[in-house]
Amino acid sequence: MTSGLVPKMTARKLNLFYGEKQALFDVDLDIHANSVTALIGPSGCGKSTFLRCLNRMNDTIPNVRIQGEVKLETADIYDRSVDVVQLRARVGMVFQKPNPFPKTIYDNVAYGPRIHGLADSREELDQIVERSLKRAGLYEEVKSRLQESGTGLSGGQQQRLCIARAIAVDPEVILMDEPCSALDPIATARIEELIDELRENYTIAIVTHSMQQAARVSQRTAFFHLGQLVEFGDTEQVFTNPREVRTQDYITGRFG
Ligand SMILES: Nc1ncnc2c1ncn2[C@@H]1O[C@H](COP(=O)(O)OP(=O)(O)OP(=O)(O)O)[C@@H](O)[C@H]1O
Repeated sequence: MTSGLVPKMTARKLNLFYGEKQALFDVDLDIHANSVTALIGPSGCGKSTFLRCLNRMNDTIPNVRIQGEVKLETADIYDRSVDVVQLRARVGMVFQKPNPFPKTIYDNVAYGPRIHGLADSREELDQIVERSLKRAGLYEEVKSRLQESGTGLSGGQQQRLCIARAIAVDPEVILMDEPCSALDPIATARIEELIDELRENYTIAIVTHSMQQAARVSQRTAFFHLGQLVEFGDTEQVFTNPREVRTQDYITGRFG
């Protein structure tokens, strides 16, 4: 088992501009392998922007300019030679609002493996779908209705379906942008348990508004403010003994 201290992804001197407006300032951050890194901070501090840099989702936004470096292991993901579709298969993403395709449960999960040619036969595809749904903790609930629409599931089930869809292409890193914000407390607890299980096999970075959630699910926490990374450390240390006054003020509710 890989140690939690191996950096899977590294950002160095990362600056991002939306047109004239700078949203990230010289961010240096390591995302450690087989562990959960939480990105926290007040609204507009740049945590989602940073997360989206990790699989080049910001490339789809006009007028975005990025300086600095982001590496997946030793490879610079902004290198011209990088195939962004392949990158996003290695660094998958789960969004705030569950967004299953208007397709069957089976086809939602099979979609990625099909376009990436990961299965040679129907049997192999069936196995990938089953394994991914099991890993996402959804299989037992849906195994008798794989041919029904994914959009007919509950919100929490839809989010686990989106996690199964991300897992199906065998990613190394899973990025989650407030994955529980549209869910009720029970569905949220289920996703949090799942995140804890998934870190055995994947590297996870999660943006969350909830400090309680960051404390519950992550091993490392990064606190952002006004586009700067203010503090980054072991979650327990950041929440119990922050080094920076701004972190202290945020976690004690003095601003945010
Ligand atoms: N597409 C965009 N075009 C222009 N500015 C943007 C865009 N997306 C984000 N911004 C700006 O960049 C800054 C950082 O936004 P970002 O969404 O990363 O913050 P956040 O910390 O994730 O906030 P929230 O918690 O509210 O989602 C904000 O000032 C925001 O207004």
